[in-house]
Amino acid sequence: MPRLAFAQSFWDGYDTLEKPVRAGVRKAMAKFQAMSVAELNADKGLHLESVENARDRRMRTIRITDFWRGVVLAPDDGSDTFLLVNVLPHDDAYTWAAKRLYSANTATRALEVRDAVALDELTPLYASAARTAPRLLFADISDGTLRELGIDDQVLGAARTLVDKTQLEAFSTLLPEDQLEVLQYLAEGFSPEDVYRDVVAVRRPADAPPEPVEDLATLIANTPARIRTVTGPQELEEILHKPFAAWRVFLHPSQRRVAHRTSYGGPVQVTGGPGTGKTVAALHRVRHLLGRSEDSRILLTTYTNALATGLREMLGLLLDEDEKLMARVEVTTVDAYAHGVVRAASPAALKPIGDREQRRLWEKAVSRLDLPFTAQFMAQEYRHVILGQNLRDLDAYLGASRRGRGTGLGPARRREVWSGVERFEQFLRDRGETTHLRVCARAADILADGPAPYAHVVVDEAQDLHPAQWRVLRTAVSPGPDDLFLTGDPHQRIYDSRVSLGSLGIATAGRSFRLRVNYRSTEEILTWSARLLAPVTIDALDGEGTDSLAGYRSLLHGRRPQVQGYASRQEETEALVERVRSLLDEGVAPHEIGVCARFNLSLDTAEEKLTAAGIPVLRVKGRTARGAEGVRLATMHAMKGLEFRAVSVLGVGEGAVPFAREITPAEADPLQHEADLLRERCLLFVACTRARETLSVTWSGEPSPFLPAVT
Ligand SMILES: Nc1ncnc2c1ncn2[C@@H]1O[C@H](COP(=O)(O)OP(=O)(O)OP(=O)(O)O)[C@@H](O)[C@H]1O
Repeated sequence: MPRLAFAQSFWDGYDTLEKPVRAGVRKAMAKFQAMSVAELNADKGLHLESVENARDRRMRTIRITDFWRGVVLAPDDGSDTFLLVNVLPHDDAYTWAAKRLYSANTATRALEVRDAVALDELTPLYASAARTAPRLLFADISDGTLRELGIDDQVLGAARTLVDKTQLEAFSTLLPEDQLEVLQYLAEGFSPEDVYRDVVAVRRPADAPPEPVEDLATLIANTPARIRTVTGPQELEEILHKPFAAWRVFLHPSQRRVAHRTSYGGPVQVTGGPGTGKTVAALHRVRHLLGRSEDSRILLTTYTNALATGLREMLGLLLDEDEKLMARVEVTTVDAYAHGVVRAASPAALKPIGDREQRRLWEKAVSRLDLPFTAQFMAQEYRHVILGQNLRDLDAYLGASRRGRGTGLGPARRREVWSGVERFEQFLRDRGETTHLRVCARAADILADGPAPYAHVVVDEAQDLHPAQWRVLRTAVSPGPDDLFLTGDPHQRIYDSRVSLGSLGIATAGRSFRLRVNYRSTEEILTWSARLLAPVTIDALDGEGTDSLAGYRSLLHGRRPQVQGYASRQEETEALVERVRSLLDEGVAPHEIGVCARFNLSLDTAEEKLTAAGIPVLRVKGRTARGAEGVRLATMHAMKGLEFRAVSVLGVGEGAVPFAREITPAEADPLQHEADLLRERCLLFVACTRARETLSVTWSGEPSPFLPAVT
C-alpha cells in the first residue's frame, strides 16, 4: 500500500473548506490507504491524472467533488509516499499545480516548493532594474557561500537582482521556504555562519549523507516542519475530523530544536518577540519531558490564572486529553503554587493582600514613624531590595547592594527604612495578612527543607517574575539536567521585576535560544509595533546584558495599522463603534475582536457605546468564559498572552500612556523614573502585538509621547 502525507499548504486552507468538500477529501484519502498504486491509477472516481505543462512532472490532480480537485505529488522514483499539497476549485487547481516545482534543498535536505513560473517571469524584470542600482542586497555574499547555504540556480538568479528587503518580501511567496529564510536572515545582516547554524543546521538531518538523497519519501521524512505523514486509517480519520491546529504538528525548526532536544545539562532559556511561538515551544517541551519517563512530575507555570487556564486547555489538546499524562503536570501560576505549598505546611495560612492595600499600610507606617520617605519609595525599596535579595534582618540590609535604585542611603537612613519595614510587617501580622511575595519567600523556605517535588519546571511568561518567585521555582526542582525550561520576552516586561537569574542559581549560559519568526501578526503590525521600542534598550531575560528584536519578522502580510487622533473622547468612541461594526460586517466574529485601554474607566465608556449599538461585549477580567460570544474588552495588563484577529487600542494619549500617576518623579529617583517609563512603553507594545490582522491605535487630545512620529 502507498503511504500518505499532508503538506502544510493543504492544512492552511482545510478548515475553511465546506463540509461536502472536506468529506470528499476524506473519501479520496481513504482510497490512498486502501488501494495499491496500480489500483489508484485505475480508479475512475479518484481520477488521478497528470497536469499538462506542469513544471513538476510528479504533479497530479485527484477528484474531490464535481468542482474541487486535490493536488498531489506522486512519487516517480520507486518510493511510495503520496503528498497532498492543496485542495482548490477545478481551474485554480490546474493553474496552481502547473506553476509549482518541488525540489530538494541541497543544504537542509528538505522538500521545498516554489512558483517556478512567476520566478522565471519576474527575475528578468528585476534584473534590468538592478543593473543601474547603486547597491544590491546580497552584493557582499559570494555565490559559493549562497550555494553552501542551499541556494540553487533559479533562486540565485533571483537573489542577485534584489536591491533591498522590500523586494525580497515581494518574492517571498514565490521562493522555496528554506531558501527564503536563508535570504531573509542574510538580509537582516546575520553572518553566513550564523545563518548556517540557525537555519540550515536545525533542519538538516543529523545523519544526512554527503550526497543528497532525492527520493520523495526521504525528502518528506526530512521535512517535519511542513509535512505530516499519516501512519494508519485511524490517524487519518482523527486528523481530518478534528479542527486542525497547526501548532500541534508543524513546529518551526527553531521551535523543534529547543523543544525536542533529548536533554539539556541545566536551565534553558528561550526568548523571542511576541507571537514567535514560545508558549507553543514550552508545551511541546512538556510533552517531550513526559515521554522521557513513566512517572516524572512537571510544574508548568505562567503569569496569571487566566493564562494558566488557557495553557491547560492547550496542553490537553497536545496530549490528546490523555488523563494519565495530564495528571503528571501541574499547570498554575507561581503565586498559586506557593500558596499551596504554604497552606499544606500550615493550614491557618495568612491572607495575601493586593498592591492598593499594601500602599495604605505603607502610608500608615510612614506617618506613624514620621519617616522621611514616601509610601511609594518604601514599597519600591521593600520590593526591589529587601524582598528582591531576601534580606531578613537589619544587618543584612545595612550590608546590601542597592544597585538599580537611584538614591543613595547611608546607614542612618537605612535604619529608618528598616524601622518602617518592621512596622509594615507588624501591621500585616496584626491583621492576619501577608503579601504574595512574602508567601513566595515562605514557600521557598519550606521547599528548601524537603525533597524537590518536581523532576522538571517549565516557565512561560518568565520575563515578569520577581526574584522571590524565582526562588520558589528554583527550590521546586533539584539543580541538574533538564531542571528548568524558561520561555519569555523581555520586551514584554510590564511588572518592573529585576532579576539576575545567575545569582538565583539559574544559569542559562550556553543554553539560550531565540525564536524569530512571528506566527501571529502581520509584518505591517510587527514593524509598526517594534518602532514603539526603538528608542529604548531592553535588559536581557536573565539580567545579563541586553536583548534585541534583530531578525524578528512575520511571514504574513496585511493592512497597515490605523493610527488616529480624535478631537474628543466621544468622537474616538464613536469611531470605535463604527470600526467594530465594519469588522463584524466583514465576517470577523465578536470574540475575535479585542478592545483595550490603559484604564478600566475608558473601557466602561466603550462598553456602554458598543452595547447601545447592539454589539455583544464581554469584559476580560481574570477568568473569562472562553466560549462566550462578545467583543473582548480588556485593560492593557489583561491583554498579556492573548491574541485577536483585530485589536483596537484606545486612549493612547498623553497622561494616560504613560499613566502619569504610575511614574516616579525623576527628582525622587531617576532610575526608577526610567524604569517606570519603560514599563509603560512595554505595556503599549504588548497591547499592540496582540493583533493578528488588524490593529488600530487611537487617542483624543494630545497623542502619547511613545507613538512613533508619523512619517
Ligand atoms: N509552529 C507553529 N505553527 C503554526 N502556528 C504557530 C506555531 N507556533 C505558534 N503558532 C501560533 O502563533 C501564535 C503565537 O504563538 P505563542 O502564543 O506560542 O507565541 P508567544 O511567543 O508565546 O507569544 P507572546 O509572547 O506574544 O505571548 C499562536 O496563535 C500559535 O498557535
